[in-house]
Amino acid sequence: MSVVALVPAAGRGERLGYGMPKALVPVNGQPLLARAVRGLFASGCVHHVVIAAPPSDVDAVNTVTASLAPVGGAVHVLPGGAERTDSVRLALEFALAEIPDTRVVLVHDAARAFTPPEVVKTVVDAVLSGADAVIPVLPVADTIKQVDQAGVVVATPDRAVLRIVQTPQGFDAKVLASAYRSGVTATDDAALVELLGVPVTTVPGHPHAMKITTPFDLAVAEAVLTGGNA
Ligand SMILES: Nc1ccn([C@@H]2O[C@H](COP(=O)(O)OP(=O)(O)OP(=O)(O)O)[C@@H](O)[C@H]2O)c(=O)n1
Ligand SMILES: C[C@](O)(CO)[C@H](O)COP(=O)(O)O
Repeated sequence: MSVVALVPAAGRGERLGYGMPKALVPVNGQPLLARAVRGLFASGCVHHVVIAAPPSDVDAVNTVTASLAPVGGAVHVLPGGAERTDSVRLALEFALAEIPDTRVVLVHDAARAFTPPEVVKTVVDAVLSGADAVIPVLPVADTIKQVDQAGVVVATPDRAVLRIVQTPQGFDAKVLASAYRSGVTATDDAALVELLGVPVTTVPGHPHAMKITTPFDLAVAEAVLTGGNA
């Protein structure tokens, strides 16, 4: 039985504006992608990591990740797609074809490079305990407004029933495979499972699992690392 983590890392990182794919941007000397992969393996419950790399940077991604797998584990690198959903689909197809005993599939953004290993383990344990789909979430601290195309407020949803969604998202492999057969694109993988009518369970996320999107996010991550002397 294998737990396989798919890592979409093929984004261009335009909002970060670093002039290179975000996955390869170094923080304290270590690329974000390498930090994300180390975190997955540090959970002690991930066997394979399948990385969807920027198509022009497959060799560079191989170089920074080749040595990260523990004994008994493996890292696989393939070219990603045009959208995040395409990258995940390509990685999922690889896993299902090449790792026949895949039982649990995680999908984890390279951009969430500082996710604590404990969050990874919580998600995997929940799937192994019988949940078909599990996502880490945080409560919403701000009031959220729904607006129309002109920017005029049309509603104020009750934030008590809203959650911020993180990764890794964990799935029974057969359920995620069914969800991806729909061919639909979504901003997270659980949304595709929701379309099947399959319940999606939530577990506690962590502030450190924030997605590095902008220069501000990178500055926050660097400050947190410096505080922890990492
Ligand atoms: N075609 C794509 C687009 C995104 N991703 C990955 O999906 C995750 C979440 O995407 P995001 O943080 O939005 O990254 P970018 O697409 O790189 O950001 P931007 O929109 O600023 O270019 C990232 O790990 C990113 O590398 C991917 O694998 N393939
Ligand atoms: C999957 C995700 O990280 C959950 O919050 C997020 O939806 C990715 O969004 P992006 O726009 O592709 O960065």
